[in-house]
Order: sequence, then C-alpha cells, then structure tokens
Amino acid sequence: MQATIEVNGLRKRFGPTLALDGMSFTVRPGQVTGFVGPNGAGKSTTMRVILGLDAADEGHALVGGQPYVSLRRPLTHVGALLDAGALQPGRTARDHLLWLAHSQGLDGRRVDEVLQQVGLRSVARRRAGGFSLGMRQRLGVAAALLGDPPVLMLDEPVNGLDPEGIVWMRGLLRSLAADGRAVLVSSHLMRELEDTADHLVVVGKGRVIADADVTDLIAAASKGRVVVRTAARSAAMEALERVGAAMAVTGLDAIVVSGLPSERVVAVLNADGVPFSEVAKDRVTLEQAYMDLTADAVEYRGATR
Ligand SMILES: Nc1ncnc2c1ncn2[C@@H]1O[C@H](COP(=O)(O)OP(=O)(O)OP(=O)(O)O)[C@@H](O)[C@H]1O
Repeated sequence: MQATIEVNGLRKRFGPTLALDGMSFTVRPGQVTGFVGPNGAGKSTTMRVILGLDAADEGHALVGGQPYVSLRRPLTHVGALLDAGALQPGRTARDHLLWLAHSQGLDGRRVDEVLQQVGLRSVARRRAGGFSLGMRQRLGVAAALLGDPPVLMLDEPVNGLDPEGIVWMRGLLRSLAADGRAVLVSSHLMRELEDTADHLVVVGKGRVIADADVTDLIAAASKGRVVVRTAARSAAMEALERVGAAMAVTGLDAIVVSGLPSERVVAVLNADGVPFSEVAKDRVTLEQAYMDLTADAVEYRGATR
C-alpha cells in the first residue's frame, strides 16, 4: 500500500458554519507533515473526514489510495490519535490495547511491543482512568502504532507532555518518517514543528493557505530582510530612513530593515559614519512565517495585534 493521504476538494458545512471550503493537500511518505492553522480553521474536521468519522458534503479523502471506509483492518493502514480521552477508564492500559488488537484481528504480542515503544511498560496494568494527560497521550500513540501502519495521523500529540515527553515525541515522529511512513501532525506549537516537521500544510477558514517545505516557508518569509546591530540605533535609523528603507526595532541595539539589500545597508551606514557590529540577512522563525501567512485567517485576535 502507498504511504499517502490525499485530500481533494473537501467541503463541509455544520449549519451556518462552513468548516471546510475546498480543502486539498497530499501527505507524502518519509516526511513529517505539520498541519497547522488558527483555531477553527478545519484541521480536526479534515482529520475526522479522512477517518470516515464525518462525511464531507463534497470532495474525497483517500488513505493509501483508498477511502477509509473501504479499508480492511484499518489499523494496519492508518494509525490515528484524535482524542486521547477516548478510552474506557476502568480498563488497564494493556487491556485497552488488547481489546483494540483483537477487534482488528491483530496479534496480542504487538501490545507489549507498543507499550515498550511509548514508555508505558511499567504502568501497563494500571487503570487508564488514573492516567495523567501525558500518559493518555502516550497510550493513544501506542494504539495508533498497534497495526504498524504506513500512515499516521496525530492531532496535537505533544499536548500534555512534559519536556522529556516532548523530546521523546520529536524523536518518535522523526523515526516514523525515517521508516518511510507518511506522518501528519497537527499542532499549534510552531517552535516544536520547526524542529520536527519537514513540510507544512497551513490552513485557514477551511482551505489551504500554504503547502510547502519548512525551509522554503522560512526562506520566503525572510526574503529581503536584513538585521542591523548597532550601538547607534537612532543614527542608523535616520540614515536608512533617508534612503526609503522600512524598519522595525527588534532590540536595544537591533533593527530589521526591509527593502534594501545588505550591501546597500552597509554602504548607507558607512557613508554617514554610523558604527555597526553586524549587518546580516535575517532568518525569521517558523512562528513569524506562520503569523504572516495566517494574519487574515484568524477568527479571534487579541487587542494588542
Ligand atoms: N460537530 C460540529 N458541529 C458544529 N460545528 C462544528 C462541529 N465541528 C466543527 N465545527 C466548526 O467547524 C469549524 C472548524 O472546526 P475544527 O475543529 O475542524 O477546527 P480546528 O482547526 O481543528 O480548530 P482547533 O485548532 O481549535 O482545534 C469551527 O468553526 C467549528 O466550530
């Protein structure tokens, strides 16, 4: 089976709300693809449609080239973590996974392997109802891995994890992609995705805003920006303003200049005798690139922006 998710032209309305408005993208094998967007952008709805939990009004979603509903033993095709709370609180972690394995005709021995993989071996016989959010997340990931699927889809997997858990999750996602699997991960944590994801699908208001490699998104957002470090910030700003540069103050001794190449910035500062310690091409963070992309797609915004 191909390790892919294909989403094509999904539209979905909930009463007056248009949750999906032509959502289309492909998740490729061997990569971690981040699925990001403001609250209410349609990420969870898309994932639910992919898993056949919601029906789209238009369009289709395929896992490994097939609609989810036509997959035999779906856990062997796609593993998903959507809601870590969705378990029987009275069951032990091991029994929860055994029940899942048997329901799909999977070998029970796999249960101990995935418990080991997610670090829950020592608490396998404890009731899942007493688990912390982080432990539930790990149990949810164990369930997703049970069928050794080529496609994984995880909604906010680092939610509730402590720093050690976050590092573990990063390593797990990278290794799943290195195995050649297609890994789709939704998250609001751009700093986390900057370290983990190869590719990003950015959505807003039910449709795709950007679909590109993380490095390309950062490069595009950084384009034409030059950072200047100088103890004479006011003098530098006056000199650059005179030649029409746009500027933003980013620190006591730092400004970011747009609209002028770095060589020209150096020439202008030298011509005015303004001292500086650094003039360099700027590299924005993924978070900044994301903020620029989604500026028009945010439904609710704090008054300070
Ligand atoms: N079952 C439902 N009934 C009515 N409206 C819904 C339902 N599910 C989702 N919506 C609406 O559809 C839109 C998309 O919601 P969705 O949960 O897919 O967004 P999201 O990107 O996952 O958001 P978040 O980042 O907050 O999880 C929102 O306006 C939401 O209120």
